Amino acid sequence: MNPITKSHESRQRERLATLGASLFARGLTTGTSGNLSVRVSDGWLMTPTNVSLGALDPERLSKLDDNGRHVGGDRPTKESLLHLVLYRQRGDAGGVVHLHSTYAAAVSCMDGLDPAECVPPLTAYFAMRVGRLPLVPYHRPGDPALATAIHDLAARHHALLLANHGPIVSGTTLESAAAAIEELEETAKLFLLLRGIPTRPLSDQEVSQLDRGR
Ligand SMILES: O=C(CO)COP(=O)(O)O
Ligand SMILES: [Zn+2]
Repeated sequence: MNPITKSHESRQRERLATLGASLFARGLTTGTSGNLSVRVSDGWLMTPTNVSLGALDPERLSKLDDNGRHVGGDRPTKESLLHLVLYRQRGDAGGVVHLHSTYAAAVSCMDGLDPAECVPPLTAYFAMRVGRLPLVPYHRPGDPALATAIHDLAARHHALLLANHGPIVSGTTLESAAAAIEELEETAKLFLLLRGIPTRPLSDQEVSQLDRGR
């Protein structure tokens, strides 16, 4: 590997570990739940399976090549296929974050949600960073069928809510994926706080006037 590629990859390793620690410290992930990945020049770095995002060792992150084969580090997250589908369906994706964050996970367990838009656009930042949030039918964690289930949706949405599980979000960078999933978590919290209270989500016209992705 040439030195420029190497130093780029080292930085990505640090960014992934730093983000994991920050998410863990703020209670957005607990135990060994959740996983992160970032694009590098010759593949992807992913969090290993069954590790705390709060204690990632940059040197032990899983490396996958451009074909999605595990070529270095510890065994990758059991959701690696899910991450790969998001990258393949969204050409500009540079990072993916999956969490079991409490409020989004709570919403993912609710009955009677609209599967096309399971959290309404309550605030401008939700509409800007997350957009329309579809609900993906329940599959067990790591089920390869989950990757098939999100295939078509992932072409149209960078944020998805997995039923009885949690959110997964891609972004052009790891940090933009994190900003979007944090906004999703906060809006899931508002959605639950506002249950039973007459609420006015943003209108289609108000949403259309927003600068998406900013
Ligand atoms: O969130 C998880 C499964 O959905 C965590 O699994 P991994 O430890 O394999 O990343
Ligand atoms: Zn999970």
